[in-house]
Amino acid sequence: MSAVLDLQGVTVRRGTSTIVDSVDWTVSEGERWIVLGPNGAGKTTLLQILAARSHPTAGTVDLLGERLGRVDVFELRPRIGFSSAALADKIPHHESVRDVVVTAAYGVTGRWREEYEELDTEQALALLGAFDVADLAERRYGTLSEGERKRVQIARALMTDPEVLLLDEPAAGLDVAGREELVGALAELAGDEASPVLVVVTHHVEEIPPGFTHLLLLGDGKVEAAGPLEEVLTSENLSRAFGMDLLVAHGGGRWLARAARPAGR
Ligand SMILES: Nc1ncnc2c1ncn2[C@@H]1O[C@H](COP(=O)(O)OP(=O)(O)OP(=O)(O)O)[C@@H](O)[C@H]1O
Repeated sequence: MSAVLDLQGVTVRRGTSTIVDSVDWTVSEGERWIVLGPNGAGKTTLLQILAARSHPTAGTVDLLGERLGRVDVFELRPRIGFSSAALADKIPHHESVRDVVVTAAYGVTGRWREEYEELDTEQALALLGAFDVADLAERRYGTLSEGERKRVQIARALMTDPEVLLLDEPAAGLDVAGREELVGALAELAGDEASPVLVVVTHHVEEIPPGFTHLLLLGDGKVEAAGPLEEVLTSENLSRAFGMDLLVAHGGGRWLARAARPAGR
């Protein structure tokens, strides 16, 4: 299997702080990765690099066979679907849901825009359908619930038919029903061989969808453990990454974590 993403010795310093520290990480074709770690572990910083939106202070980053720093990032970015809270904040609330998804294609359709517009619209509607929000296509984005917005954001990230899909905390702010719907949608995406390589950042093991194959566990900017999900997601590893004694349970394709010694007992 060829490397789709390859990071060697990746370090990010901001001022006097090292926020990502000597990260080595390879993601191959067909893999579905979770990036898990506590607040401030460096997850978002790392994802910004994978999205070709930020450069490391040191180390090498190969994205889809291109070396970051030597490639035109504007050519690379359409090949990488990306969704994050910061990007979502830029979506105008008055825009129709259909246009929120369609406009993601503009960077790649360019001069043949008119001819492509119809195809783009069909593609956007198909993606909205895949995430069960096709009936919202004519609604203004600002009128959607948080759960609906998250699914529209993922549809938008898939609009360029990317080779990699990066999602930064896609379930943040959702209630339990919204989370479960999203986890179900991501499980379907993970199970589809035609899907791009997936990398999903989360704080919560409960948000890991069935079908995900690998885990990068980050703690304080460093890789605590990385590899096949079932080998890496152990009570011992999670406790080390989060600095607390935690117990991990696994069943029915889902994961749970709780304190080994609940407070007050
Ligand atoms: N531009 C910056 N200057 C200084 N420190 C920064 C900068 N950007 C991020 N940091 C710090 O780097 C650390 C890692 O931040 P990052 O957002 O990558 O972590 P995270 O794992 O995504 O956290 P969270 O789970 O809370 O979103 C944090 O301590 C943050 O305050």
